[in-house]
Amino acid sequence: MDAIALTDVSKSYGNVLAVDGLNLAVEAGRTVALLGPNGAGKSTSINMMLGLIRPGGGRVEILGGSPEAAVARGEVGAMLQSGELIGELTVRELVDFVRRLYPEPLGLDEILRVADLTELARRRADKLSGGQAQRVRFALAIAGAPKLLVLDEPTAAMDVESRLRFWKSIREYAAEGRTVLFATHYLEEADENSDRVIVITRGRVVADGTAAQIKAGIGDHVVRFTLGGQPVAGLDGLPGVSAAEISQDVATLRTADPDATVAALYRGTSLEIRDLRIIGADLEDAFLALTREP
Ligand SMILES: Nc1ncnc2c1ncn2[C@@H]1O[C@H](COP(=O)(O)OP(=O)(O)OP(=O)(O)O)[C@@H](O)[C@H]1O
Repeated sequence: MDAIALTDVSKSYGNVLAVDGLNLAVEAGRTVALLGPNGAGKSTSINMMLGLIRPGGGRVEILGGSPEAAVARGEVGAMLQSGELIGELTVRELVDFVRRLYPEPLGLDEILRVADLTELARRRADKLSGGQAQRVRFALAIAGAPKLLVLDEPTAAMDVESRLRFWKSIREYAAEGRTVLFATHYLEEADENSDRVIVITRGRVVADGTAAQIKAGIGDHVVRFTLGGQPVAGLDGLPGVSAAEISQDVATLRTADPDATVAALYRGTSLEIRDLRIIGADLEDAFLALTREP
């Protein structure tokens, strides 16, 4: 059984089509990154998975039934982009209060340990830094031992060290065979912390696979050089080239065969080429290529 199954799901807000025929299935036990630029439809998709909003069309199934039923059984935990904590309580009191709402919660000490909060347990929730408060939100999300954990940009506003510690917590939770889906803008986070990356843009899936597959699928190299103000056309017709862009006098060619592209550039054109570099495509290149406006 898939933990998450979206079939032809769409959602509009007025005349904004936020999610446009989304199909995705996530096997139980996977950690999946939902990667996309601002406004791609990540939060809308997540909110539909949690039953917080209803799709305009299509079908959302979570752990074999409706999102509402899975949430009601306590099988889904979520950390959304915002969420007030009850400031008068200590971290320990707050986490304990929430875990008692679930039928089969994790132990209090275990939650505090996994969320890296043991040392902050006696601190009042309104006396925490932004990163510490995020860890409390994470603790609340895992309190009920959910089979599916959904995180919407969980490390937004965290510094690098907090982020690394936080991902350690998430990986520890996922290692128990649970399913984790997280939304992020950070390519590195997606690459390092998931076994599958789903890239969405304008409400549609544009790539789906391991980070390595996505990098490979996009043409494996970039040839970049300076033009020095020369008029130029037809670079996208060179051998191997799948896309050509000129910006501020720098040409960037995406190519599956950099040797053939460079040979044709020197032999087949009269361009004066300066500062030529061949760069292996990275996930950033792949992401930009996939999410570029048409
Ligand atoms: N409540 C709403 N009312 C109207 N439009 C909305 C609403 N929520 C989202 N949108 C629009 O729907 C589209 C998708 O937004 P969504 O928040 O799902 O994207 P996102 O990928 O999560 O973006 P971000 O990374 O910026 O959080 C955007 O064009 C957004 O402006």
